[in-house]
Amino acid sequence: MRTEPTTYNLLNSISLPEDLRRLSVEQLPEICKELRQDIIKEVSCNPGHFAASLGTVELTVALHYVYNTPYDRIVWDVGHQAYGHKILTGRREAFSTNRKFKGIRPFPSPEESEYDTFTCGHASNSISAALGMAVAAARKGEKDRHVVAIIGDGSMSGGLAFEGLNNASSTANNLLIILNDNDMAIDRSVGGMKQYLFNLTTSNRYNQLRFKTSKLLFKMGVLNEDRRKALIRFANSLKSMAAQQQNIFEGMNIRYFGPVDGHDVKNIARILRDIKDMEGPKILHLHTVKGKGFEPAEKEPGIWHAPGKFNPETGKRIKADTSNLPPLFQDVFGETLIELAEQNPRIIGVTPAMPTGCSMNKMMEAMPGRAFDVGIAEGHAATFSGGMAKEGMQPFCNIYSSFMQRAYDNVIHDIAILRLPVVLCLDRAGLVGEDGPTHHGVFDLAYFRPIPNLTLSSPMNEHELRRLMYTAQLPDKGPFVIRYPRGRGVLLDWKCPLEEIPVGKGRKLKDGKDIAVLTLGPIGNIAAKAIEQAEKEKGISIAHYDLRFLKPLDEELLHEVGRKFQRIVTVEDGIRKGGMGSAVLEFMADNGYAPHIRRIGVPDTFIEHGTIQELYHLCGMDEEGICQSIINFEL
Ligand SMILES: Cc1ncc(C[n+]2csc(CCOP(=O)(O)OP(=O)(O)O)c2C)c(N)n1
Ligand SMILES: CC(=O)[C@@H](O)[C@H](O)COP(=O)(O)O
Ligand SMILES: [Mg+2]
Repeated sequence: MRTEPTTYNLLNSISLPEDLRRLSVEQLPEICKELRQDIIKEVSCNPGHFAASLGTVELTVALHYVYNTPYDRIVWDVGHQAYGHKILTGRREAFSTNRKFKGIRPFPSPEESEYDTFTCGHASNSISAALGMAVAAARKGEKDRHVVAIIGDGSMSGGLAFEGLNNASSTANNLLIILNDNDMAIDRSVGGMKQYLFNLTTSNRYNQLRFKTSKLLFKMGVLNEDRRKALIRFANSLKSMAAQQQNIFEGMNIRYFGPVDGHDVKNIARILRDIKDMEGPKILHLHTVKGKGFEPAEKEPGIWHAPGKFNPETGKRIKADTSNLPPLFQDVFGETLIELAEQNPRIIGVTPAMPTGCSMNKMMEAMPGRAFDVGIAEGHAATFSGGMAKEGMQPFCNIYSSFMQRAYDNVIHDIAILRLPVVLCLDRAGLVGEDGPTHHGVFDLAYFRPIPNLTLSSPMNEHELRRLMYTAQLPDKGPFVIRYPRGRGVLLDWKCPLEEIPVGKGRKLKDGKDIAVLTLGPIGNIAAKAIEQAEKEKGISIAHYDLRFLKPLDEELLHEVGRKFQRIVTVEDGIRKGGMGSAVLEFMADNGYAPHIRRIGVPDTFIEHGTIQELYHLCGMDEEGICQSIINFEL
């Protein structure tokens, strides 16, 4: 693979956008080249999101060149494409700490930089947030303040983006929306909007062809100046009628520009200058290539969305040997779903834009037509599943825990009330690591626990996951939530017979006399080691129960614990407030037991980013922390 030499003649002279603005337009391509090289070099050894930022290099440079940032507001959608923005806004030095514990944050964050204007991480919020800012600026009389939202084609498939567009079209504002269209989400973009954007490109080619033809006729003398003007007037009137009919944005009163080559930095800068002060809402449609400038990433943008470490010279990814490790929970889900679907023809798979992330791609490949990627549309994924369940299907809808927050009402209104048998698999439940507070799946236990009709479960290992999935699709189980974390399980031999688990039944893993430890989910494996350690260190005897279900609770098990123990420790990979520990507290109080209860879990604060190990340590949820809590639990 050919790579560019890494010299930073211009980039070294830029610490803030005002330095960039002192360059000539002619120098912009060079700065883009250096910026791109810098991103490649840094991300190769300090992994993170990669291909998306390569695709926005020219746009980023043009934006900071033309706009008076940070006074002008740039709102990134998701923020995984904003590494160039970080480097140009005073964080080049710190960029080597990107995503690391105590280092700079994974996504733009106003708490980190005044150039970061809003919370980033979850898709499709940029238009709404930017519109809010534009309206606020107008209310405050800040006529010279510009607001720009940058949203990808994948994020544009989200319902929230449509809500923002709808409001932007009917509210007085000068917002500029930049649509960064690379025909990719993490996997391929899906849906009608993708097709529509493609059609816009085709119609643009047609327009250009028409323009070129008229120029040619003119040259050939077929058209004189008067005829040409009349033809243009006629074509324009047709164009504006057609634009209104054909262009959804124009039809909504949002002026549409494009599509434009998103890698021609000088042209983007020129267009931005031209449209900057135009009144009313505008959309600029850019075509970009995800992974631009790094051949392997251009070829396989899905894999290079977040590729891990790689060699920047050869383009080879540096992968650890995982052959002797337990499987990823997501893969156990993916494989088991196919097994179940082979036996149960009613099973349908649904994922909102995370087929590779949650391994639904396995079923999509093995059973085309029986598993759907519905786009970045968590609310729709839930309601769509509800609709199918209502008609006798058995959907398995897999949504990352933190993204499920988007679908809260859909689960209540469109699944739980009718007790529809949708299996909601929450991948990435618990602390997820380097993606930080927006992505930690720590609220699900607390937010789903109050909802009637839901069964809430979490497997301690791969066998339990398989059995819970089997159980959930048996008749009359109603809506059934199964949460499991990012990463690997604990069993090398993860295949096991698919057997029913009685709903609401936990397990006593170990008897004990002095303290009872109650766990939910895979964190129970860490607790088991901590128990062993604490018994050794303190010479006490500790019982361990795996609750398996948070709802319904295993009342028999809890009565036993209430009767036998004065000291109870609960351990969960989720927010302490309202979660499993809270449920145990309530149960004990409601049933006349008065044990002392120590709850281990995520405290009442947003947990930063870092490795999962670092964050577990921070929250006292690692082996050492759990062991200390047990040892220091005096009456
Ligand atoms: C609500 C939500 N759902 C899913 C995701 C996971 N996610 C992150 S980036 C991404 C793809 C975004 O595609 P696009 O906006 O086109 O950006 P690109 O990566 O192509 O630049 C997805 C699905 C998310 N961040 N937020
Ligand atoms: C930006 C974003 O939301 C995703 O790319 C997310 O980082 C994926 O997380 P996983 O790596 O856990 O699939
Ligand atoms: Mg995209």
